[in-house]
Parts: sequence; structure tokens; C-alpha cells
Amino acid sequence: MQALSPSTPTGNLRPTSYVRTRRPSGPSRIVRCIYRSDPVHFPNGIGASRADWQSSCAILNASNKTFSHQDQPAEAHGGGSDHVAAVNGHKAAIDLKLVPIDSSNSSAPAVPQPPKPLTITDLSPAPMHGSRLRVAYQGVPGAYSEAAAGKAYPNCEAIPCDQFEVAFQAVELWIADRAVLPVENSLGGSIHRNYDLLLRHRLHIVGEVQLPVHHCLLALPGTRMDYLSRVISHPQALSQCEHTLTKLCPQAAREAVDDTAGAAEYIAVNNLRDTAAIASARAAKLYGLQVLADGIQDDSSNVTRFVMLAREPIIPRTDRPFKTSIVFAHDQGTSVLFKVLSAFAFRNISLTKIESRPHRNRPIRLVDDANVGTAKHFEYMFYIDFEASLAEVRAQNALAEVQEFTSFLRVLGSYPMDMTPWSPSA
Ligand SMILES: O=C(O)C(=O)C[C@]1(C(=O)O)C=C[C@@H](O)C=C1
Repeated sequence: MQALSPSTPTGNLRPTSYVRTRRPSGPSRIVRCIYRSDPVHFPNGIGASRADWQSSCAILNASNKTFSHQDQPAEAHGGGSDHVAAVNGHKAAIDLKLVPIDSSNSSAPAVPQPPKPLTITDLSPAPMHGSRLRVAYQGVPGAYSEAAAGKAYPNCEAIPCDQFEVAFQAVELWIADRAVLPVENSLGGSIHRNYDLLLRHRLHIVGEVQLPVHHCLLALPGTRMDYLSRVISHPQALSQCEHTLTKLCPQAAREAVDDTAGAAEYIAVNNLRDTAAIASARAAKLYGLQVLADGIQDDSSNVTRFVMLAREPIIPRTDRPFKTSIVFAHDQGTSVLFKVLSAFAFRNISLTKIESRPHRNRPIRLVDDANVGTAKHFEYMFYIDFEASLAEVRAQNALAEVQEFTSFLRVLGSYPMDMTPWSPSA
């Protein structure tokens, strides 16, 4: 099993061809590279088999084909909850001259073909990569992020990536249609890396899912809890089980790894008899481990919130509860925060989340006072989620006001709230 990594597809798993398309106007671009794969299925919203990323890559003979654009309402892919803005949904790729033509078929001299006119079928939703949405997540099969991808898009093909950054890039490079990434956990707090990446990349939040996270302590069959010298897992999982772990195996050191299921796989592959992993029951099954303890999160209300990202925003609506995520900064730093928050308070708009991260471009603001010296204020980017749709006038007015108080403002997305009934990780 190999997760998509920075060397994929541009490194050792380089695909043998890309399919390119040229838009009616503008330059040609890579829209897809095709790998042979045994993708993960989500028959009931949960992944069932492992994706198998191979270096081999199908070469499309596109001489007589037209392909549809991938971005379209998620239902067309057999599930999903976001509707990508049709205004950006170029439905057909009409000029495929850049695709290598299969030379085995070319006994006759090549006659230049005039471009074919668009037909009504070119405009109907038919993804060029088959009928399933491809969803990038960080981790390997059995990770909670894979389960979140299955909850967000029930029939999707889940694409494992070894880093969050790679999941962003997979969508940007059209290798995946969506990315599903954790942003916060009810016990462990924010996943800061993803807040920073949301700002660095140009993807749009098109949805959210909240996943109850039920952790197990996994080890090779026959391992005894009192012989454990090490527990390995994702830092979030370690922090969500901190107190329980201290009670269960106080002698064991804790070590952070990239993801929970990756920790389980690592134990199995290296036959580690003194090490346990915190991961899902599904990871135990996938990697042949035994469940030493079940439900080891410190509180049953252990929920991780994931956001779904796409290249295009969705059209905000008012017929169901929506949330909007923004990020802003100001030259005068935290002094404007109160004014910004009042723009929402005056309109009865509830905030559901506020987060601050270092302002990487300008981390410190110096304020000189000849009498007392120089004050050094840290600068921040503020992230806010509020409960309103951008289609609502009160939200538009609030943002117009926020813009007056800020030197930088970006809407990360306006998207349906996850309203699934509450079920803690029992
Ligand atoms: O390691 C995994 O299984 C993940 O999907 C990552 C992650 C996270 O980043 O928070 C997701 C959910 C859990 O909170 C623990 C870990």
C-alpha cells in the first residue's frame, strides 16, 4: 500500500501519461493522470478495501473521444453533499490533441481531424474518470480521515496521501476531485497545520462532516498490556487518550507518527511485540492486530470535524443551515478584533469557532515609544466560522463591515452544516 506522497506522481510513481485538455479559450492544462488502482469502496459509508497505487498509468487513446469536466454536482458521482458552482463547471473538454495517440492503431497515415462540434451529451454530467468522486485524505486505509471521506461522499474513491499538503495538491493538480481534512477535535483542539494550509492554498471549503472518533489500543495478537514499552499514534489521538493511557499502561512511552492507521500498519509490518497503536477497529482488521482495549478516548464526546475542499466554491443557499468560514488580519493587529466580532453580534450571527495563527508574512509589529522603549506585538491571522449563509443579506452586510476593519479578508467557503443526529463514539 502506498499513499500519495510528494513523489507521487512526480517522483518514482510518475504516471506514464497525462490527459490534457484545452479550454475553449486559454491554455491547455493537465486535467487528470490515471493510475491503475484497486480503489476503496464505501458501500455503507465506510471504506472496504485498500487502494493500490501503482506506477502504471492507463493511456487514453482520445482520438475520437470527448470528456466531461470532473466538477459537477456530487450526486452525479453517486453521493456527496456539495454542489460545485455551475458557473465554473466547464462541462466538456473539447480538444484532446495533446493526448498521445496509440501508435498500434495507426497503420493508416494520420489524417488531421477537424474539431468536432459540441453535442448535447458533452454537456451532461459524465466524469471522465468513471462515475465516482475521487477524494484525497491524509493517512492510509483505516484512518479516521478515510471514514470521514466515506461519510462525506458515500460512494467515493478514497485516495490516501502521506501528508495534508499532498491532499491539497492532489485536488489542485486534478488528481482528486475533493480533499477531506480534519480541522478540529472536541478533545484535542485544532489541527493547526490545516488552518495554515487553507491560507496557503486556493481551495474552497464546500462542506463539513463531524465524525465521532472511537479509539482502540491495538497490538500484535498475544501482546500483553503490561509488557508494552511504547504506544504510537497520531498526536491528536495520543492527546485524546492521554488520561486513559496513563491508567492503562503508565510504563509505556508515547510516540507521534503521521496517522493512526499508519501506526497500526507499522506495528504489523515490523512485527513489534512491545508496541501498541491507537487506531480504529477497522485498522485492527486491516492490519491483523488485536484490540487490547476498546473505547480509550478520554471522553465519549470525542468528535473530529473535517472540511471538504474543492477547486471551486459552491453556490450558497438559504434552504438549510449554512456555515461560512473566513480568515482576516489587520495592520493594527488584535486591536480590531472587537470591532470585527461586533459586526456579527449586531446582526445576531453566532460564531461557532475562532482560531488565531501566527501571521507568517509579518510575525511581529514594533511599536516605538521614545520614553519607554519598543513594544513587540505578535501578529495573527484570525479564522472565524459563523452560522449564516453568504446568500443571506445579514451575512453579506457583516462581511462588508468586516472588510472596513481589516487589511486582509478571505472567504474560505460557505457550506452546509453537518446536521446529522448526535451519536457519541459509544
Ligand atoms: O490519523 C488519523 O486516523 C486521522 O485521520 C487524523 C486525525 C487528526 O488529524 O485529528 C483524525 C481524527 C482523529 O482526531 C485523529 C487523527
